[in-house]
Amino acid sequence: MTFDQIRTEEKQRALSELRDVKELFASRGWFPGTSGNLSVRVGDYTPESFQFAITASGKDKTVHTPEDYLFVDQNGKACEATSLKPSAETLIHCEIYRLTGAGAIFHVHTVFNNVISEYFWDRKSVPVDGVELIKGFNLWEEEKHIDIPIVSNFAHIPSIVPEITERIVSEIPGILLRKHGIYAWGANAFEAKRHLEAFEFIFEYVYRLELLKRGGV
Ligand SMILES: CSC[C@@H](O)[C@@H](O)C(=O)COP(=O)(O)O
Ligand SMILES: [Zn+2]
Repeated sequence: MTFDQIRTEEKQRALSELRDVKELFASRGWFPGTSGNLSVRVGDYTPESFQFAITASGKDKTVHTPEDYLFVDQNGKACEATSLKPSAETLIHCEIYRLTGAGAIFHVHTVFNNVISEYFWDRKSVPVDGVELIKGFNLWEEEKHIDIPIVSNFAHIPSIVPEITERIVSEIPGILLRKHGIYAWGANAFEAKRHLEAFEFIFEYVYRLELLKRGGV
């Protein structure tokens, strides 16, 4: 399917979802210093060919402007002539879509996701036991244990991609970049948001529990 064949209403729907979720996350302080990026996929999907709307690079994500988003293809190339640059991390979105067939991907930097990614870096994953919000990932087992993968954070984004390829786990809809942030995804914007919120709850829970165990306040 070419970009022109995708219905205008579907493209508008993706932009409207991005706008809503951007505003909500901004109200939570989840885009400090222009960090973070968001994308929603449109049209038909095969791992070899897909398109998505993504935030333009370097924008202040706490405000709305007419130049906040553009559409790119599976290689991260713009689908239409534009002066906008896609997110510097577009290739990470491309790889997650290619591997998972997700419908939306949200990336935020928070203090909790950064601290936790460094704290558990030696084991390359965050262990979580039986927290109710694990059910937010559609995992309903009693006292379920999960390990949330952590990958290296390189300034050269293409170097991060092979680690994502290697470490993505089918039952865990997210991956941490060391001292950088979380990528969370879902079948659509609603599910990606639920997953991101569950991750952020879990990171704060793990952080506070570790602190208490160590006699902190
Ligand atoms: C300015 S700090 C954040 C960036 O380095 C990057 O990690 C990020 O999340 C936002 O980059 P962007 O190119 O705006 O999508
Ligand atoms: Zn980032």
